[in-house]
Amino acid sequence: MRADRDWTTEKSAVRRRMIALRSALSRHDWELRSRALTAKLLCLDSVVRAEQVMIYLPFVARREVDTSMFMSWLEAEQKTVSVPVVKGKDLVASRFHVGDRIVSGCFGQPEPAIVRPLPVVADVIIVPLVAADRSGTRIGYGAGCYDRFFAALQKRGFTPHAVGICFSFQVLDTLPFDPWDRKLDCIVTEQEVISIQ
Ligand SMILES: Nc1nc2c(c(=O)[nH]1)N(C=O)[C@@H](CNc1ccc(C(=O)N[C@@H](CCC(=O)O)C(=O)O)cc1)CN2
Ligand SMILES: Nc1ncnc2c1ncn2[C@@H]1O[C@H](COP(=O)(O)OP(=O)(O)OP(=O)(O)O)[C@@H](O)[C@H]1O
Repeated sequence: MRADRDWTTEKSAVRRRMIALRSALSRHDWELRSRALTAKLLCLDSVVRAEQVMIYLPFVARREVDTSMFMSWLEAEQKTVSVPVVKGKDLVASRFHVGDRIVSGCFGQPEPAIVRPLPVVADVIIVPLVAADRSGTRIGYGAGCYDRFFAALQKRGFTPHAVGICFSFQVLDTLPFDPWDRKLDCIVTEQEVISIQ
């Protein structure tokens, strides 16, 4: 799709609608869906093979997919786990262990209290999202953090597998695509795994 000025407005409208829908999930529904999604996520070939995985700490009030069960599994599998920390306009991958103290970051996002940047970047990055489409286009909260992060990694020669996780109602038919958007390689929901070639 072509970039178009109206798309900024369309992106914001989709963002608002999806955040509202997701935030309205009951705690019970959120837990059930997150559990079903986790079961699919830990069977992915790329995840099973990965030595390092970057994952996010969820905004629970916004009902982002709960990643805590997945993190425990990663630790049990002795994989190296990192989480994003916002530094200025950029993201840093910080080593994380289940139980580490968590504080609120600049946008209110959960972040580890102690930042331990990882020199080597993950083989797999589990990406939070507000909406996605079946071609792998993704919309986040609009700060461009992940797009910039992937662009910076690519410059350094890293092309980690980007796995978007979200609930099934967040997968839409087509989303506007901007030139800086990094397509996801795969999307996992509580209902299906969508591989993008
Ligand atoms: N759990 C989680 N952690 C994450 C992200 C995420 O999407 N989810 N990020 C993904 O990049 C990064 C944080 N980036 C974020 C960017 C904007 C907003 C946000 O809430 N923005 C406001 C509006 C903008 C503003 O206040 O300036 C909003 O949506 O209400 C949150 C996180 C890194 N950590
Ligand atoms: N590689 C990049 N280099 C410089 N600026 C970028 C890059 N990627 C995105 N941006 C900037 O970030 C802003 C937000 O982008 P976009 O609306 O696609 O965010 P998003 O994908 O919803 O957010 P996020 O990636 O944080 O979840 C855009 O105005 C864009 O100019």
